[in-house]
Amino acid sequence: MRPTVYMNPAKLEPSRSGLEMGLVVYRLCMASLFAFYLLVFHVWGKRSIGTELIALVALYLAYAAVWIAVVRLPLLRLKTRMRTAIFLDQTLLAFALWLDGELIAPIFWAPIAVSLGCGLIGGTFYAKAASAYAAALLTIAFSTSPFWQSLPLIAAGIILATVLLPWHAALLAEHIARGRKDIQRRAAAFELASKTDSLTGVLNRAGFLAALEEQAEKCRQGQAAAVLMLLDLDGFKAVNDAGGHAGGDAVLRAVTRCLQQSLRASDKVARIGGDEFGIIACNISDAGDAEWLAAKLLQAIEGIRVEGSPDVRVTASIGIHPLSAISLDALLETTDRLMYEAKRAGKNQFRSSFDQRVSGALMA
Ligand SMILES: Nc1nc2c(ncn2[C@@H]2O[C@H](COP(=O)(O)OP(=O)(O)OP(=O)(O)O)[C@@H](O)[C@H]2O)c(=O)[nH]1
Repeated sequence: MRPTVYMNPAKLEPSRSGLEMGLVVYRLCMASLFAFYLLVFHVWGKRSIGTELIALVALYLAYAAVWIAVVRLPLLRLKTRMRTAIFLDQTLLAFALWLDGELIAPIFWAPIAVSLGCGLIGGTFYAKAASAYAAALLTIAFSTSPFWQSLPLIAAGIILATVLLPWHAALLAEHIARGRKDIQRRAAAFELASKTDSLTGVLNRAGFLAALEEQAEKCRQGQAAAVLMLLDLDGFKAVNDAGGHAGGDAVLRAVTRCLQQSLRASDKVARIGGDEFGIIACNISDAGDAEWLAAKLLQAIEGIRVEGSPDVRVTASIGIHPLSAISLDALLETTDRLMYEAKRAGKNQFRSSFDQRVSGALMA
């Protein structure tokens, strides 16, 4: 199904009720102005106005006034309101043009305005439907009215304008909407690429910092507890030297897969530097759980076997810090320091700031 395109290029989601109410008031104002025009014409123009036309204008004014309540309450569903308004507007206008072409000719553009208004409120479908309906009615009205029969080219021009202008506006609006969608899609793809590590497919540093900020905010609001882990591979330079850069890349990808498989889907994994990974482990609030998870990760990484390089062994050092009220910079700095403490203490271990406890041993 094709998406509805609104004929308002300035806004993605225009306030339909606001637009509809605006057009309802506009209809009432125009109808009142037209009634005044007839009065002026009658008094100064010394031209008699037929009772049918007076009745028709009174009917239109009543409809315009009642429609304010219909829209404000609202008494009908939008679809029904749209269809009823199109029917009443276009029928009454075409009838008026048929009844007294000479008097009504100055507002030959009113059916076009109705179609454009329908497009603004309900989308291009309604603009096209309203203009097609108006053109059909005008064709009947003009071909059966002596006044319009005497002006066949003008009548044909009015009918053409009634169809072509709203359709042209609808096509333009659809074109603009397609262009805007395309720009939004590209912007989303660009944003995703700017936050993704091309080697491993997980978040990069920028993406990780954004995710960390978001999670820290949730923690501040007491919605969730989480811990930050910074994990750096031990002696990765030697892995690179032995297996070449491509071999090193394969290890980085294997570590990423291993971390993803060891963590929950709600947790976040990122490669935030050459051989450094960031992890946000959610729903962890005590030292025991955090340290159990860190030990599990160390064990999983130790078990990694890289295809084509069976001798390669990988270990890592981890710093752990709960996401607390401290600033992100301080959080990252402290966790990084803990990770380097683990390295200095002999690698393949973690250090946690929960209670400044040091773990030098892997989970048994
Ligand atoms: N294959 C590969 N290697 C990388 C990439 N980015 C950084 N490196 C390498 O990763 C290594 C990181 O080394 P360091 O973390 O400084 O040191 P280390 O050998 O891991 O030693 P410790 O961290 O002290 O345990 C360097 O040799 C970098 O050249 C990458 O995208 N792919």
